[in-house]
Amino acid sequence: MNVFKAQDLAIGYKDKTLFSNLNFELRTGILTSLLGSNGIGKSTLLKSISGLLDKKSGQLFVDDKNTDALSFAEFAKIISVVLTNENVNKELTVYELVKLGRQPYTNWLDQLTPQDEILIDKTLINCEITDLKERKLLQLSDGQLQRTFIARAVVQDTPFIFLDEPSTHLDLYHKVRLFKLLKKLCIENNKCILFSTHDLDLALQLSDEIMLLKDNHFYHNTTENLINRGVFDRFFDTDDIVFDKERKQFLIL
Ligand SMILES: Nc1ncnc2c1ncn2[C@@H]1O[C@H](COP(=O)(O)OP(=O)(O)OP(=O)(O)O)[C@@H](O)[C@H]1O
Repeated sequence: MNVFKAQDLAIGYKDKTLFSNLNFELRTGILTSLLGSNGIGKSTLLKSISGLLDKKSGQLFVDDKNTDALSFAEFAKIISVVLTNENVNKELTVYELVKLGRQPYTNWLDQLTPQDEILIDKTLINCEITDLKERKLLQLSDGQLQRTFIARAVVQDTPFIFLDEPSTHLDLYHKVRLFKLLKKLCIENNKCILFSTHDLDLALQLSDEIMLLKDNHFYHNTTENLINRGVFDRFFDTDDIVFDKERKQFLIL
């Protein structure tokens, strides 16, 4: 499974369409950030391509297989999702939550195989939460909780991972560590990761590709191409914030 494809996708709610005619491909090994202002439709897009929200029209494919033809169990082995404000039992321990990622593979007794356990242990190390594994979720900081959800998605062992604002609530140090973890998962584990974020500078510096929703337009290209096309030069509708192409940074005047 290497390519996730949206064909003529329209997203929105009952009586309103937010975006239509979206056509894009996401490939494994590539880190893509999804950018756009508050309320533009990033979460809606992520939920629509994760099967959590009905699309208004269009088709989604994984390689050449239409996702509508996949069973729930098949889908869960291909795409994992982490949304903001997930409703989970905070009495669970870190280990118990991460273990849930193996559910599409375990038997009805929820028994882990030795291979499952090896994968979980490796992921806890990768996400730097091994020391926290016995802690309850209610005892975690926002950043630790965020890494635990990401670990659950990694343990689900899907080629495609979609994350809604994983860097919210994190300080700069932990944002950078999170972005580097996502990048490492793409490179070393050949994952395709699409994540929404408002951390523009970090996204521009660390993502291979950018998806941008702006003023009814949908842009998707390599970060370099979008920068060179000047897409970020008028990102904000104000003269107070300008984009410095060389540094890939927004500056406040
Ligand atoms: N369940 C819903 N029913 C109807 N409209 C909704 C629903 N959820 C969100 N919306 C609207 O859809 C639009 C897009 O919302 P969405 O949450 O996708 O934006 P976003 O880009 O993720 O925003 P933010 O950066 O603030 O999280 C907004 O106008 C929002 O009010």
